[in-house]
Amino acid sequence: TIALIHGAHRMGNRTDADMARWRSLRFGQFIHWGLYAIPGGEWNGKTYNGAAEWIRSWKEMPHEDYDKLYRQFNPVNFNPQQWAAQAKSMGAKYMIITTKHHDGFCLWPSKYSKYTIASSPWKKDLLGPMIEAYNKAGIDVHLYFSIIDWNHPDYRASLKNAADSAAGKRFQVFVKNQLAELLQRYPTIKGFWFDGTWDDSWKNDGAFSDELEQYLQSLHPGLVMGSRLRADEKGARHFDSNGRLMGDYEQGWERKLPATIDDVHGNDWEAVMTVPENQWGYHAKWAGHVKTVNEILEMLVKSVSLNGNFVLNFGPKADGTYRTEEQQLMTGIGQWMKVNGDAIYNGTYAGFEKQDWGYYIRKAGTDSVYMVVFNIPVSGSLRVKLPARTSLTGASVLQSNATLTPELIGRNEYFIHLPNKTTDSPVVILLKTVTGENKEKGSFEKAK
Ligand SMILES: Cc1ccc([C@@H]2N[C@@H](C)[C@@H](O)[C@H]2O)cc1
Repeated sequence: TIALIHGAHRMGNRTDADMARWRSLRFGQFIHWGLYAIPGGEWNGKTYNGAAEWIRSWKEMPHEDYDKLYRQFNPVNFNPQQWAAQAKSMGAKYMIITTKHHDGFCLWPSKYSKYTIASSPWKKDLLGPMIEAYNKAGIDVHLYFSIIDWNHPDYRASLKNAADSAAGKRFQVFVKNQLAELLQRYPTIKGFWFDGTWDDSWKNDGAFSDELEQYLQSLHPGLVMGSRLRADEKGARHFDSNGRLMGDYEQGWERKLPATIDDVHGNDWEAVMTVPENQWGYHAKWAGHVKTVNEILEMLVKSVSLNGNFVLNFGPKADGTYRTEEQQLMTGIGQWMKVNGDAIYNGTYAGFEKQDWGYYIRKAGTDSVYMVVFNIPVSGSLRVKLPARTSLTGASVLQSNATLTPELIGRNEYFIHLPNKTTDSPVVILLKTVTGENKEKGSFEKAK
């Protein structure tokens, strides 16, 4: 291995209570909200085909026009209690809010910048009421913070000369001040979700990102921060130059999921997902495929089955309301989660051989294994192949509690026959198992 000072400081996952809590929550809500919701992907009668929150980089959007938008930001229909209630009914257990996206506009009245909500017609802090409402609803809040800041005069993508280096140093002080300010103002938040850390100016100062992470942990012990913040002293990101994960969980799964358990290398990880193909901030015209409730449920279930968290993104409008499609998704997902959330919360990788009908999820630290069925075979029989020394002592349909009688078809192998071959939403079966050397034979092994 390479001698590193600013590489990973820990082998393996965090085992403390704050990280165990993050791991148990499994399902989060991302919210991208800011000035970009005002144009909503359109400007001067033209439609921007990129991600709405990147419209400032579009050639049809003059920077000075974008930078004046704050004078119109006035979310008169903002209702954080309603946002929190909808998130709760969807079954989200944590929320990540954009405090400041790449454009540099702050949703809180930062004392380190003029480019904040305090300069808008709304004037008032947006983060405080959100955090209070979500915490009251029993939902943890994490803060998205972009290091890239297109508004700040000292931001440099790369440091080419002494003047750049001086500006870069001033910018690092600004970043440190804003993050400390956010922790001081919002002590109940549970973590930072960093973004915009790919430019050379950041990548080439692994020492600063390492010291920053340690500084934030010292201010707020237990803070959860993903792998996107840090670089090591050789410019490696997410994984250091020895291939070890930096930060508390792998944060690279953006709009994509691991295929199998081998893709996550035993690390904690989180996937963040958009509803359309690639829109985080509000875009008036969603082009292309918009994911359905069942598609999103499959991503959530697959993530949990592979020991990860899944975060679904929402992009509220400039007035503070959600678009209809997003409201309908929250309702539809919530209906399934209300009945089947037990299979998601505290869910972990079960260690059973993957079958085509769907995914296994083990309730952390127990012998309860859920089967979440998305693809019912034409036979209606679901194959279950148990690991050696594990046997089945019970099976039931989670929603109805109806008992199932698995058919022993081989050594440690069963068919579970579903009462109905058709369903319009995923079916969850709860398996009770026992594992061990001198275990009692499983209940169904005497069936012969
Ligand atoms: C190339 C690229 C840069 C930044 C992003 C940002 N990360 C997401 C979480 C959004 O904030 C998006 O703007 C996405 C793709």
